Amino acid sequence: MDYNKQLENLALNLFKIDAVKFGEFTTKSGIKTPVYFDLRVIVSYPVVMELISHLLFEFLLKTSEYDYFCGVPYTALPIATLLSVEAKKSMLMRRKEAKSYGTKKVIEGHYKLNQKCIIVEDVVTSGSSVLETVKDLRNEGLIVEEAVIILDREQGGKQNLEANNVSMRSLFTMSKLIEILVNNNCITEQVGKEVKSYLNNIHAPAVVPSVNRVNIPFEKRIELSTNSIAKQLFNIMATKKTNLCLSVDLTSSTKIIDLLEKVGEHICLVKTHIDIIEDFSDNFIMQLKQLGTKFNFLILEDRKFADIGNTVSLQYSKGIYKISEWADCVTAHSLSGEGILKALNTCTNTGSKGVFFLAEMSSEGNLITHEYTEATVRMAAKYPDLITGFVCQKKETFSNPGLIQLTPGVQLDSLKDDFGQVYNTPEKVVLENGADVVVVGRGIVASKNPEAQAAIYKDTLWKCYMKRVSGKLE
Ligand SMILES: O=c1ccn([C@@H]2O[C@H](COP(=O)(O)O)[C@@H](O)[C@H]2O)c(=O)[nH]1
Repeated sequence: MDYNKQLENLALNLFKIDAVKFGEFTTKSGIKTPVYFDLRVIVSYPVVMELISHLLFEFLLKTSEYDYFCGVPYTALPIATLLSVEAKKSMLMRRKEAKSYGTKKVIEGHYKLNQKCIIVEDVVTSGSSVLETVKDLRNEGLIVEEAVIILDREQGGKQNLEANNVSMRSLFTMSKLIEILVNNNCITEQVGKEVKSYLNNIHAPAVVPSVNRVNIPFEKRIELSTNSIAKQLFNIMATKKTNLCLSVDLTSSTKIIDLLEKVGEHICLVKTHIDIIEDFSDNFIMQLKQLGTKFNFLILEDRKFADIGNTVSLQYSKGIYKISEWADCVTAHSLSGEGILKALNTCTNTGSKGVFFLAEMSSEGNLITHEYTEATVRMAAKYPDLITGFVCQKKETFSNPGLIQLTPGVQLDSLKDDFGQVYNTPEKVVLENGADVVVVGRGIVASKNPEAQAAIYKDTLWKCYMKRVSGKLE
């Protein structure tokens, strides 16, 4: 039997067993609806369950590559089970509530980091239930990019899932199901029209993108990174137990080296503005690199490249600074387009390199808009080997757990400087705003005792990070 015939067969069966009903119903959210689906009843009809899993497997899953199925609790669980048996792929089970004793697990089953899991769901309206399951799976380091669904109510769920990097395929759309039922005289044309007009008028609200990376410990995120500098940085943070980046905004190279001798043990990254140094020399770079090796930190040149690709490639590798020869990573704006990333990617005189792409800024009145930020994140996705992470202020800015959120504008007790810099506290940026690496400049550099102050920032920031990953704040 071909696909359409089998689909028709399923639609008629669903109607017969009262899994789809017409009349006047009120949904969970209090909205009146002329059609109601209750696919929970399928557990009483093994033939229908078998038909559903067969259609999902034959027509939606044959071209996919995946390691596990996970059904959205509870209605989809038996379907996921049947699919698991049919496809000979393992299944994972998500608990709605984590166990309060023993393992406290949310996801049951054996799995490995970075493997692919397909979501199975019965009906999608806004997509929020699917996204809850996606979030928990991604928190465990699984890759979740696909969902297969029995029925798409065509109320915005597909779009909401796509906005969260989950592509959704369904056996039926609501329109298709109605068409079959009208053609087979199960419902009148009038009822069909009423349902269609309802669909055209009711749209589920957008679902806020699921943020998942912030609860994953740095050591787990190493394997999720595709950029070698991000891997190194996650590793350094996890080993040294510090997520502090010191911004050495000093104009004397001797003072920078002296400071780093004192605070090197407390930092994972040093951030330079090489063009503010008045006595720049190759010897300074040599000492900087030696300190990086001695204390195990990386070097970020905050050059904020913003020109056309050709100029950026010259600025990166030529001139007196020859940044590409010593900086592990650099910052760049997306303003002038993808040429910047192409240029940085093709400069070949260095092994590992990384880019922190500026998606947001900390200064008040900056002209970056939400659309600009989103376009920046999309642009970065084309360069997975190059991008280390984003300079940004909010956890919602990106969701890829393999990338690092670098957040400047942090002080323990200041709110602003005289030139529009806006400061937040360590608690705010790490716990609320999702910062992974936190940039502190004058909070340490301009303090009376930088060494003691660096230790305080390091401890405070690390405590916040530990609270974030252990406390399940979301
Ligand atoms: O949005 C941004 C991007 C970069 N920075 C840089 O970080 C430091 C912050 O120094 P503080 O003394 O802690 O204010 C500085 O080098 C900026 O160029 C930023 O502040 N905001």
